Amino acid sequence: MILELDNLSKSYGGTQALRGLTLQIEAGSVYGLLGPNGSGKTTTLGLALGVLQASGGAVRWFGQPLSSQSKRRVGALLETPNFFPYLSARQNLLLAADVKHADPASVDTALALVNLKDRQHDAFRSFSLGMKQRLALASTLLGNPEVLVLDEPTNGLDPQGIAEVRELIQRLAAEGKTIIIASHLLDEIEKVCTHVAVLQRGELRVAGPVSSILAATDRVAVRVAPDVPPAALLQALSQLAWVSDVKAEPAGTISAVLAPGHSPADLNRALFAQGIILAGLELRHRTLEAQFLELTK
Ligand SMILES: Nc1ncnc2c1ncn2[C@@H]1O[C@H](COP(=O)(O)OP(=O)(O)OP(=O)(O)O)[C@@H](O)[C@H]1O
Repeated sequence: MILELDNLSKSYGGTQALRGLTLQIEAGSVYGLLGPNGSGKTTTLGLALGVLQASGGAVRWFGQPLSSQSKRRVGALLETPNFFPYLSARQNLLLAADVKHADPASVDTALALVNLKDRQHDAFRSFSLGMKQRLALASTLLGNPEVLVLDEPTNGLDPQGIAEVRELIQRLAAEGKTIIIASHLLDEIEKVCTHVAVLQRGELRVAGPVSSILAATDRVAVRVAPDVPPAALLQALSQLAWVSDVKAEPAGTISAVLAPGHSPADLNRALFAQGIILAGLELRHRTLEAQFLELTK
């Protein structure tokens, strides 16, 4: 277990920002903290990293309370670092390594990982926003930490910059790093994360593998040929115990939810066995966005 949050709470004066959050993050996962503005994501990361003092609960990194030893195993990007505009990328990272007491040799590894080796001698001020953010990510990689904690890593970037940073996160995850990302971008969480915890007003709404959270709400839409009455299809669907929430839609289409463990192919087979031949079958992958809006409405 990389990180355990146990009944973690935080109040700022009268504002209760986090209410009893319990979460476990396993090695090798890319864990997304997802929630609307003010839901407590940054507070959670601040508490986990010991930047903020909890009002209650416990934080354990690698099974132990946070210590200077465990801090060295975690690279964090909570706010944009202040790089010197006239110094090169390399010089900036060497300074950052010095401040962190990280091995200066890790500067080369970090530059290579974020694909900035070719531009390492250029001044920071000449960088695009995407490159600046990649350099910020490089600074979290100094000392080769096994865990990265990133707060809104693509904030303020254009689509090109977002793609660069996203691709980098995927590459780092493939290298075996555990990555914890706070984001309000559903699309980002869905694309890069293996796990997600949804926060709302400081409370955990749901947590688990992205695939299972999404799969639970996929719908299957089926359509019969014009010469088959839709009522026959409705009747056949109602006889299948693993099919629920059957809804008639326009143009003779009927959609339903399949119980876990049942695939669209199972549905096709079961309907065929009842003499119903489908003219169309479509799996509607429910986006995390739809799921999120439903959870937090
Ligand atoms: N230093 C502070 N003083 C007082 N209230 C605070 C402070 N920091 C955060 N809060 C409040 O705590 C709650 C959670 O804030 P937090 O920044 O953790 O949320 P967030 O999910 O990260 O939001 P955002 O996406 O806007 O950064 C909000 O109601 C916020 O106003």
